Amino acid sequence: MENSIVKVEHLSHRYSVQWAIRDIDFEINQRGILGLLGSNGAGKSTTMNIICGVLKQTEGNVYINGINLRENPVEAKKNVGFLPQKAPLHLDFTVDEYLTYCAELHMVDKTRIKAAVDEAKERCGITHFSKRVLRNLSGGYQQRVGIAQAIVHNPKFVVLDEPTNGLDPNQIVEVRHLIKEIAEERSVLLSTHILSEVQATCREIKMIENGQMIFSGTIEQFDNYIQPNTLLLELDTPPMECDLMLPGISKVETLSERRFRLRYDGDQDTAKRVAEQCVTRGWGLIELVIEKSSLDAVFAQLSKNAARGKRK
Ligand SMILES: Nc1ncnc2c1ncn2[C@@H]1O[C@H](COP(=O)(O)OP(=O)(O)OP(=O)(O)O)[C@@H](O)[C@H]1O
Repeated sequence: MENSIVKVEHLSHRYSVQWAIRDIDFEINQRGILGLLGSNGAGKSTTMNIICGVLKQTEGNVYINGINLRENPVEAKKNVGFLPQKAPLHLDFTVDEYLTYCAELHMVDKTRIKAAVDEAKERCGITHFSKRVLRNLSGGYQQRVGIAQAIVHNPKFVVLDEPTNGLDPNQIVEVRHLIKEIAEERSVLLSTHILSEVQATCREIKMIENGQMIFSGTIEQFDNYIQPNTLLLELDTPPMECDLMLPGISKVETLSERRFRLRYDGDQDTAKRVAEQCVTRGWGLIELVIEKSSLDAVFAQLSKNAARGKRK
C-alpha cells in the first residue's frame, strides 16, 4: 500500500508545564489544500512547527511520506516545504542568490540547483526579478519568493502559515491563485484566520481549539455544521403575518411589505411545505431561501462547544 503524504499519530507538545497540543491524529493522502483553523493560541503553529521538523514533539509521531520525522529528520524533511508566518527572507540577497542558498539548505543535488531555482521562479512568477534584491520587492512579491523557497526542492507537502497576511487585496488574490496552482501537484496545509480564504481555496478543513482537533471534514461539512433554521420568503401578494404561521413554523418576522423571515425547527421538509402552501394559497411566491449560517458563525459555534467541553 502507498504511504500517506503525512501521518500524525497521538501528537502532543508541552512547553515547560503547559500542554499546547494534546493527542492530535490526522492523515493527508491527497493533493490539494487543507485549511487549518483555530483561535489565537489554539495550537496551530505548534502543530505546523512539529510537522515541519522545526520543533520536537513531547509525544507522538509524524511520518512524512512514510518516513518517521523524529528518527530520520533529514530524509523526511526532503518532502516538506515550509513558509512560516514571517517569511525567512534574507533581504540583502537577490532572488537568485536567496533561492540558490535555500536549494543548498534543502540538499538539492548540486547539478540540479540551477534548474530547481529556475523552476521555482517560473512557478511563482518571479523570473523577471531574478537579479532584484529582496528588500526592493513589494510585499506580494516577497511572499512569492517565500513560497518559491518552500517549493524549490519540489516537496510533496507544503505548509503555509497565514501566507496572505499583510498583503493588499490584489496581492491576496494573486497569492491565493499561486497557492491553488502549487496545490495541483502537492498537498498544502494552509493556516489562516480568513474564512473566506478557506472557502475560496480549501478542499478540507481541520480545526484545532485548546490544543485538540475539534473538527475534521470537507468544506461542505463545515458549511453545514449548523443546521439552518430560518427561511427568507418573498411574496407578491402576502397574507396577514399570522397566516404565515404554517405547520412547522415557530416564528414570523416581517422584514418589509413583501419579505419575511420564518423560523422553523430544522426539519428539512419545512421549506418544501411552505413553498407548496404559498402556491396553493395563491400568495405569488417570488423567492424562498434557506438561510445558512456564515462560516464565521460555524467557527464561533465550534469554538464555543470546545470551550464548554473544557469547562465541564
Ligand atoms: N515558545 C513557547 N513557550 C511557551 N508557550 C508557548 C510557546 N509557543 C506557544 N506557546 C503556547 O502554546 C499554545 C499554542 O500556541 P500556538 O502558537 O501553537 O497557537 P496558534 O494557534 O498558532 O496561535 P496564533 O493563531 O495566535 O498564531 C498557546 O497557549 C501559547 O501561548
